[in-house]
Amino acid sequence: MKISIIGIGKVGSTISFVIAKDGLASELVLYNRTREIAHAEALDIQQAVALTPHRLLVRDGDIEDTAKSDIIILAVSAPMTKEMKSRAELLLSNTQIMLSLIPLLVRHSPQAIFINVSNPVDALTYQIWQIARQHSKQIHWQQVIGTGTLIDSARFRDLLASQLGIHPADINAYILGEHGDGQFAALSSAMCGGEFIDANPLRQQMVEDAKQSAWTIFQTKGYTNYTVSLAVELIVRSIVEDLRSTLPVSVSIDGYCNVYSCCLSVPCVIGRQGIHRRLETQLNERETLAFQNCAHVIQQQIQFCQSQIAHPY
Ligand SMILES: NC(=O)c1ccc[n+]([C@@H]2O[C@H](COP(=O)([O-])OP(=O)(O)OC[C@H]3O[C@@H](n4cnc5c(N)ncnc54)[C@H](O)[C@@H]3O)[C@@H](O)[C@H]2O)c1
Repeated sequence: MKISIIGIGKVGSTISFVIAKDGLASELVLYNRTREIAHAEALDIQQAVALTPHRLLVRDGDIEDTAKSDIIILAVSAPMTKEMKSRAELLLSNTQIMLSLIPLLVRHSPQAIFINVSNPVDALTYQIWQIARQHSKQIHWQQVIGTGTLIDSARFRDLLASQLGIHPADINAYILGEHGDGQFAALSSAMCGGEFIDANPLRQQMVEDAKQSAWTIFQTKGYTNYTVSLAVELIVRSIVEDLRSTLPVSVSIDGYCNVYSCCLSVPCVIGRQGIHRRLETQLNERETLAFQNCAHVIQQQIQFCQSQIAHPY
């Protein structure tokens, strides 16, 4: 299993370490604009692997060195400063970066599954999918996955778990829609051990607290890296081991809740081919409206971006 990680900053380096520590690849290629950084991280991680039971090659490389990757993880980004009020402020610059990288990456690895971490995840995952399909007839929407609300769902389940006194893994509750302000909990279908979890005001507040926690971490540390890295690890493991785990991730939406032409998070079955199925969660009227509002926001971001960039895909 060859995995390439594009963008070796705070997030890309942590993802690289987690994948190497868990032995999920036989070869890990680290690509960064500043090659010395990728080289130093690769060396540090390769030496750490000596303390694990795994055998893998970790190296820095150029785009050509990513050729025939099975999985490509995108954590490449313009810098996000503490003054920024929204992830959407990265959209124009990160679309420009993807326009320069995706055609080359797709040409070298048309079979790869692309996992996008970079923000704003939903609009950017859609752009990546559009750029990729322009450059390869072989690529399918099932190969382009954004981490989406997997990380938000983990934060929400963590809060629910401490209130219910039940392990987060046993709680079946999803945050869906946008990895941003419009995200919502699909509480009408949330369950634990066959019991419904009521949508009382305390739980609605937990959705807000989970959303806010990302900003609290960001405002203090200047970045978030651990939860997102383990979220990526879950997706990668499900692909590598063909687990068919059901995870809420951002994918191309084609008709669910009457939404088209954008990427948003819905629960998806993930295996060796990427997305095997998008599951159609039964939403109530309020949740359906929230999902449609998320779509509206993302579509506006995409349209704005396409109007600003001279040569979109
Ligand atoms: N999806 C999520 O839940 C989630 C969580 C945390 C962070 N993020 C996003 O992940 C991205 C990375 O975050 P970070 O904290 O690691 O940022 P960072 O600034 O530390 O890292 C970005 C890296 O990309 C590199 N880079 C920039 N342009 C490049 C190019 N053209 N070619 C190659 N490399 C290039 C930079 O040199 C840098 O090393 C950001 O967009 C951030 O908002 C997403």
